[in-house]
Amino acid sequence: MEAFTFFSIIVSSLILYACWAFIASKPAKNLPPGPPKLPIIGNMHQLDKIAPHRALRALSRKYGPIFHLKLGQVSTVVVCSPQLAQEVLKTQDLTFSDRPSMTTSELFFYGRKNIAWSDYGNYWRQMKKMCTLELLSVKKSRDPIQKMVNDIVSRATLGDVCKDRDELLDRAGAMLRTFNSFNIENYFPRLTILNAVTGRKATWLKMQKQLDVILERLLEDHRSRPTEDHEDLVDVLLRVQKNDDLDLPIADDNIKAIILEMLTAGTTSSSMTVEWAITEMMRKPEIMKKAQAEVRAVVKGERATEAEIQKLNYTRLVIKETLRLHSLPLMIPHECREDCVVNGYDIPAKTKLIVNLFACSTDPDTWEDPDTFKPERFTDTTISSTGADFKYFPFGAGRRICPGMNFAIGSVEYILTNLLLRYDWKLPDGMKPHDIDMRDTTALSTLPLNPMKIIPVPLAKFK
Ligand code: HEM
Repeated sequence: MEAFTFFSIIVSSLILYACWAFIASKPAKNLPPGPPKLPIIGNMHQLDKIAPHRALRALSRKYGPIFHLKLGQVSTVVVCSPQLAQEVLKTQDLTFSDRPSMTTSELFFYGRKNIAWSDYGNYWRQMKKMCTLELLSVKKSRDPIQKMVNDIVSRATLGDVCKDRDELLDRAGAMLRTFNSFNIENYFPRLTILNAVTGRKATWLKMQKQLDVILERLLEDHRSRPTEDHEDLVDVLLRVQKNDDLDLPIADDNIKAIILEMLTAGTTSSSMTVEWAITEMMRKPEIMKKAQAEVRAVVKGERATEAEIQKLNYTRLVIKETLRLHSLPLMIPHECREDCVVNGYDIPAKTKLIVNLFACSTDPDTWEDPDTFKPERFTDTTISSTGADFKYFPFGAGRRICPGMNFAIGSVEYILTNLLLRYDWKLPDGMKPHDIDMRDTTALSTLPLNPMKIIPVPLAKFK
């Protein structure tokens, strides 16, 4: 009898455990719809590695403007319409203001001590405010402009005296390429054995160490040199660290994470905007001619001045249209801080949120002929890039909006204007505008799948 009781307790416990495990593993009752999931990989096979923004836009045409994917172990909700982008980035902005943790963001950004990958909270607020004020404000955005975006950002961040500048930029660039590529480890965060199997975490650690040595040296050099009139961002961060001026004190690792962020976030997106603008205009020579004519009529000297740039209405439309088609197509992923409901669907806390900015900017209900490059579409609109209108928000919106927006627009306007002023552009022999390969790939920014060689021909008067 006793044996029977003992046996029935064990069996009922097992049944209870099985029921609990089943209920616990069952997804929330009312998740958004989505394609069927395969065991282990979920929907990873549907996330086209080359152009995920296009694959996700295609899925939204089948499953609707909000859908659910399981990417490895990561439960992900994708939003693809301006209305729902407004819901998650404005109405429920706070709920979606965290960032998901990833192996690569933890490793390369000193435990997510940069701005873009840190969770919402006092530290993020403090660092974003300081960088916006000290490096990225409208007032300061024009004066450090020198030659190219790399130069602009690196000089504003590191100052003029940085003997390791080239090596630092090379290594930061390599880190960014690794960070932006498809890293399976990020999709199986709880399967730590994967790190040992792929062996890539060890390689990344080595890359990070090499970068760290240069960044350490940079801090030492800044600390030991006499204070100058013009402080760069590193000087500012070291000063506030020394004076203990901040609510949340910062250590050297925080400063290094911010320097890396400014050198990486600040360069690719702006320089890609310039490259895409030129490429789009090469495809449509009449647009190139119109922009060149405007710039060459307005700019009188060897380089455009601030006042002259302000008069370039058509060039500004070209930049707006370039950003509509070629911003950060999937933005930076957000993460839900608590259970919530979007469009009638349950979204559990910790769900990753992807806002498909590309799908929103090419929404056929909002834009006529949405995939075609037409700067004129902005002629009679007052629509701005500030994230107030969810038809067009190339820098994001809400709390997590890009702090480099004004800096980037200033740099892109300056560089593009001077390129239009000083050069004619031609295609390699035998190539016609319609031969240009416009296919893109996503690595945070949109990059051309096959970068094209466009040949600059300096105008005689600037040779
Ligand atoms: C044309 C150039 C640029 C474009 C199109 C762009 C676009 C964006 C977008 C779409 C986001 C994501 C917003 C979100 O996830 O909600 C973002 C975030 C961010 N951008 Fe930019 N950006 C550009 C230039 C820059 C520059 C020049 C810097 C700094 C030097 C910068 C620093 C950042 C940072 C730190 C974040 C994260 C903000 C946060 O998490 O609070 N960006 N950017």
